Amino acid sequence: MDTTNNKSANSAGSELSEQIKAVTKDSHIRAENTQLMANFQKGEITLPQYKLLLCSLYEIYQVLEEELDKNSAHPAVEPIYFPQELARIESLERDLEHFFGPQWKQRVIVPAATHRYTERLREIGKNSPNLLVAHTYTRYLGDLSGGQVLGKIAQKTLGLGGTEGVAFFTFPGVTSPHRFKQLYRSRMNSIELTEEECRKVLDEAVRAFEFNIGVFEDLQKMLSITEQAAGGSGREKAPTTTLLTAISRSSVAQFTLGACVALATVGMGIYAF
Ligand code: HEM
Repeated sequence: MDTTNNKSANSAGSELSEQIKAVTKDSHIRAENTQLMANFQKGEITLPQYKLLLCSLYEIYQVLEEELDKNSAHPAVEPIYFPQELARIESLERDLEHFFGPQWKQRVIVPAATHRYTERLREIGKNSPNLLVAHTYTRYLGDLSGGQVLGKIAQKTLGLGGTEGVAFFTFPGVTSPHRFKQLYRSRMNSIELTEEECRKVLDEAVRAFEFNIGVFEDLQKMLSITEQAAGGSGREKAPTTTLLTAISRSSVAQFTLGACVALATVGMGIYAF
């Protein structure tokens, strides 16, 4: 009997939550070890770095959560749709307003990798909502895991009080991250997928990690460039902020401009070297 088209909540023998963790294990190690994340863990993240990271997270969650809302009744989304508990967009808006003031929207700048990530989210939201779970898993379960540690490090390193500037890491609707993750995994496991669909979700999860790694690497490049241009270590807030602000406009134009400035400067840097 051909079972390839049979939908099952347990298609390949082991459950989706176990398979997804196994296939992304190496990618997780790579993500943790990107320079940006490694610095973060060591308490070496600077305020300009942290603000830039929040900008990219804002763009990513804006699209992710829009696509989840649009597809909330889809059978592969409905079981893992937890806007009350998980939605990050309002907390990111609060954090950005805290750092950039009321005009924060004009200050959001992101590298090309963030733009590629959100394009993929839009595409799967439109054409393959089955794959959204790969992205929600990667981001939200990460935020409820290592993200909890990173929030505390950010508070300490940047001297932030209460939830000011770290609302992103705070989940008021989740009493116990550990128990919530268990619930989330069981909901993931209840999604009915054919073997083929399950395989695509697993591939997409690896891709989701790759997108995140790409964002961290691009942010690091942008920061290195601005630090070099400022002629300092990156801990001097003013010149770095000035240059980033200079390439800050709104939306698509700013992505392109930001990417061009970054690439042109990388090119010049390599040439000079
Ligand atoms: C500084 C960087 C990071 C640290 C220290 C870290 C640490 C951890 C730890 C300790 C866990 C296990 C928690 C548990 O078993 O309950 C975990 C799980 C997880 N992390 Fe990370 N992480 C980091 C970065 C990332 C990044 C960048 C992503 C993705 C964008 C990510 C996604 C995940 C996911 C999806 C899980 C859940 C795994 C599962 O239980 O299936 N992590 N992380």
